[in-house]
Amino acid sequence: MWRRVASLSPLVSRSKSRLLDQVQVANGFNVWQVFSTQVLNPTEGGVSDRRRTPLVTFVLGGPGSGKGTQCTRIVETFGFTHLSAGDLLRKEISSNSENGSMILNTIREGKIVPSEVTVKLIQKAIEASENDRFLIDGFPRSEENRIAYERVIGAEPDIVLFFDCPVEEMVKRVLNRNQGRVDDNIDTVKERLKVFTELNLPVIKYYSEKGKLYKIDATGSEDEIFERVRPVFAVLR
Ligand SMILES: Nc1ncnc2c1ncn2[C@@H]1O[C@H](COP(=O)(O)OP(=O)(O)O)[C@@H](O)[C@H]1O
Ligand SMILES: Nc1ccn([C@H]2C[C@H](O)[C@@H](COP(=O)(O)OP(=O)(O)O)O2)c(=O)n1
Ligand SMILES: [Mg+2]
Repeated sequence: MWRRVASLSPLVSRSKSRLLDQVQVANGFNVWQVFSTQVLNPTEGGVSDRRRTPLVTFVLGGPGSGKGTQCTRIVETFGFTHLSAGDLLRKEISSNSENGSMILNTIREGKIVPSEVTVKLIQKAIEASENDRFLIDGFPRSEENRIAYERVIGAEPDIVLFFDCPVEEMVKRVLNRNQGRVDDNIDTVKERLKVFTELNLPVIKYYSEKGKLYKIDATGSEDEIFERVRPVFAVLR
């Protein structure tokens, strides 16, 4: 069975940068108060046994924490289908759908698109796939996202990965990303970090308390990080 480890390790070490101060805090809750859960010894009844319904992993972390990069590695090694909420939304923009301009404006401002839009896109993508293993990347980004998913899909995720990365490193990675994204600029990044702290950290805390969260140190090389991710999925083979 899933086992929770009692040790409550802070998500990130304290740092005193100005940017960090700007993005910290929301409603009396802040990044330092979230704790991780480690799962030891998954055996009978664990995620490896649930093969009839799709196996869903939510992949969370701030902008630039390396979610997409590590998802690619997980897909290559463990055969998941990668559904990036951001990519699905960007596809909607480029396909000139009726929601396209609303989505574009929301992303440009660093805010979160209404849950019904995003959940529908995820649902469609799951239904269109023959796979039974999904990485849902960048979702849920808020409690509203999480609740809408549970309502529409009627299930909870099996695993939640959280890529834990210092703010300075996330900012550096985003500003160097070079993919021509409208939201990869310093002003929007500040807003996205604020939104992450205020709306996404409560989701991370929720899954931590449910015993589903794997906190991954997202510093170091891509290879080093993947070696921290690998054991989470190795038990599923
Ligand atoms: N471990 C790493 N060290 C340095 N740069 C990285 C690392 N992992 C990813 N990157 C780079 O950082 C940027 C953001 O990574 P990405 O996977 O897109 O993050 P996210 O999906 O969390 O926003 C990309 O340009 C990526 O190539
Ligand atoms: N669940 C989601 C996921 C993304 N979005 C929007 C808002 C986000 O800032 C952008 C970009 O998301 P994306 O996951 O691609 O961004 P990062 O990989 O974290 O840099 O999309 C959303 O509104 N709701
Ligand atoms: Mg991404």
